[in-house]
Amino acid sequence: MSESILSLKEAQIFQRENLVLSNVNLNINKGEFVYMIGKTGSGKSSLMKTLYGDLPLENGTGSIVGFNLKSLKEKEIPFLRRKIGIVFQDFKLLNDRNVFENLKFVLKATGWKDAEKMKTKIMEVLKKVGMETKDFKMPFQLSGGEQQRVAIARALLNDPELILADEPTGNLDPATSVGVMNVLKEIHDTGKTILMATHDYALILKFPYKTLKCEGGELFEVVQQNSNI
Ligand SMILES: Nc1ncnc2c1ncn2[C@@H]1O[C@H](COP(=O)(O)OP(=O)(O)OP(=O)(O)O)[C@@H](O)[C@H]1O
Repeated sequence: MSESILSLKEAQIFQRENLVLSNVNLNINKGEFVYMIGKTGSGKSSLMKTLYGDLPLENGTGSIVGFNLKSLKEKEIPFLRRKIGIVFQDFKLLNDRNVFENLKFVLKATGWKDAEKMKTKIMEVLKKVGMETKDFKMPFQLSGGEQQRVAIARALLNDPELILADEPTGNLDPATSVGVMNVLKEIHDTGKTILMATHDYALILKFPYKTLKCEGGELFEVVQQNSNI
């Protein structure tokens, strides 16, 4: 039987007092790759934020990587975030330190102590995204695509069960987007579960996976045909 890694039932997604999405029913099983599409302002980021504990789940039920979103306590949020890797549109690398130190910062913040083990892990994840020779570079010395690869490597550091990617190719040109998507595909092919919000329909056609759409305050699955997305 397939194992559910993320489930929302009759969930309502709020931004403060504004209802953004209602009656959200969503199930993602271990090993799936799922896209979430929808116009600007349709609620994709709000749903993502609810999933990683940045917005509270006020109505409905939700579980993600074994955490109950409805009863999630503030102090549990760091532990939830260790089990999910988050990738953002704007990379969010620390500009005052090099690639290696960016990744080491996350390991230290999540309890790693042994310098050799940290180094091994950092080089392992950088290799996965094809950035193992650029560990000494500062973020501003990298292209957008390279920065996003580092951000994906950072998301893999604690071997997450699920990766949430919120428009990971939103700041990249089409060719670079395909490169980053190939990295995500390779990671998915090793068994990782990925939920990716995107505007990029060309990518969806090139890398077809299950697609959900936010529209009119609701979330539903779409059949993959040009006319439907
Ligand atoms: N911090 C906030 N406070 C209040 N309302 C917000 C906030 N952030 C977003 N909203 C509103 O919530 C709704 C959903 O926004 P959200 O960012 O989730 O959409 P989105 O689909 O991710 O859009 P985009 O594709 O532009 O990122 C919009 O009406 C937006 O104006």
